[in-house]
Amino acid sequence: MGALKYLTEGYATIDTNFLQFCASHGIFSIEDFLVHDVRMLVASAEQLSNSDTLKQGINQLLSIIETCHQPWMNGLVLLENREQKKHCLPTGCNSFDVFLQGGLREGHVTELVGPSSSGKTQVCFHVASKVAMKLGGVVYLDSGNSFSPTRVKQIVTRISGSVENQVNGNLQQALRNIECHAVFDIYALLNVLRQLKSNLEFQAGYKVRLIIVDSISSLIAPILGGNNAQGHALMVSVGYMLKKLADRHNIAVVVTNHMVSGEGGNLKPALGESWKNVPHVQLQFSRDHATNIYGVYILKHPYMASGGSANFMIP
Ligand SMILES: Nc1ncnc2c1ncn2[C@@H]1O[C@H](COP(=O)(O)OP(=O)(O)OP(=O)(O)O)[C@@H](O)[C@H]1O
Repeated sequence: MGALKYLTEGYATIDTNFLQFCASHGIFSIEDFLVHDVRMLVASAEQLSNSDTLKQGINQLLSIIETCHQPWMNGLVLLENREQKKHCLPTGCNSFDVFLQGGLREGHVTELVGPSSSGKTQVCFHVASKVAMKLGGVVYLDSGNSFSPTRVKQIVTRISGSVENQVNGNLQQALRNIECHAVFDIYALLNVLRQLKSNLEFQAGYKVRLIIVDSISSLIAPILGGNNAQGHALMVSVGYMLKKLADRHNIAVVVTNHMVSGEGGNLKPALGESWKNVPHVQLQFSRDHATNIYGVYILKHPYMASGGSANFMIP
């Protein structure tokens, strides 16, 4: 955190008068503010004619600090949080859901990583269809024109059974609930995520259960490489925004990451070590082309062992 003067542009209540008031108490930065007794500051502001605006400035600073520094939570709170808030969204691929103890967890960023044709997009379609049909809003961020309403129709029709009215109702509900955006570069992605954040915070009744970014690696990989510090910073911003949306709004976020050739020709995730901190869960997909059986292997999970694996079918 830095000098208070840098906050004047973004916050109307942190103006020259407020800076002068702070300076009269030896407060020039957030750090100075933090070591002062807030009650004493408020009492001192109350002696002045512009006490109301000064107190608003103090409240504004407190809320900025709170936003930047989430309170620490003990294990009990975290467990309660996990059990009460973070439900699983089923994908509809049964063995996959059983393996993941219910499906994709709300509040988590889950990364599906795998070579081409390993089932990443198909799993995205399944979970999007299932959630949009029964549970609520889905935001599908499509970087490669892969979103297919026809495929969603197939999946919804299959799940809905044979009663025609029910099929039509479910289909309309599912397609209405899926908001699809084409995003062809990282800047478009950041814009959509900012807009989404603002809608979730300020638009009454706007709720999203699932965000899918297919594929995130095709947006980020081109801006990395060499000493491209700006590319790295953009990647970190995207990761931070996705995690924040997931956590604040209890949304399941799914991103896909393709694979590239690494040392000795072995395949490795296209987004490497520095991206690895972003997803809570990293699942590697494979596919046996002869039998059409898909494989899932845990690369990273907060409470399941890495290396665990299962086979599943995509219906
Ligand atoms: N409508 C469909 N019904 C059944 N299977 C399909 C359908 N469309 C595609 N598939 C199969 O799903 C396989 C997996 O494709 P998918 O698009 O999920 O791969 P991916 O891992 O996302 O690959 P990429 O990284 O190239 O996007 C395809 O090879 C295809 O055989």
